[in-house]
Amino acid sequence: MVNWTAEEKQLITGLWGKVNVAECGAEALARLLIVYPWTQRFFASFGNLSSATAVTGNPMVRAHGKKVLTSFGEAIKNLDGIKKCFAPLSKLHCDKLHVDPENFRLLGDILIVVLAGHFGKDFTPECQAAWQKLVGVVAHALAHEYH
Ligand code: HEM
Repeated sequence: MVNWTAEEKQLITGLWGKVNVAECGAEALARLLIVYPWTQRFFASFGNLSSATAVTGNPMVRAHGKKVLTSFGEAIKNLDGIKKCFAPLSKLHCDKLHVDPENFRLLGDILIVVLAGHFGKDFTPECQAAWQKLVGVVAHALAHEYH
């Protein structure tokens, strides 16, 4: 069971209220596909991923990035029950998609970079620490149903 301080909860929900989910989600998934190109093999059905420009402008990448970041919102609404909340998603990524859990950590770190880029000085070290913990808990929860 993860424990969150009132301060951490405030840092997470306070920033989340200002996040443009469509923009940041699209940017995070695009960066994942560009920075770690082997992740592209999971998205073969998404069409043209042949260059950074193609990835960034790909509407399916944008839509899926939004979907992924929206599900972070579910984690934020359920900070004390993330494992349970993500159990079905963990099963999906494991049994059906066969995504190596290491990739969840990579996406989490990418999201941190995206938030830092968007919020600059407002993304304080304390805020980063709380978000770093969140992306770690999410990655752990998504890996939980692996066997
Ligand atoms: C770390 C946080 C992640 C979250 C919160 C997340 C969340 C989601 C969600 C909500 C869906 C849609 C499920 C549905 O349609 O019912 C999904 C699908 C999918 N995810 Fe993830 N995901 C994450 C990481 C990853 C990573 C790192 C990869 C691969 C490198 C990946 C690959 C996929 C694929 C291939 C699909 C199906 C896409 C499609 O064909 O529509 N996910 N994910």
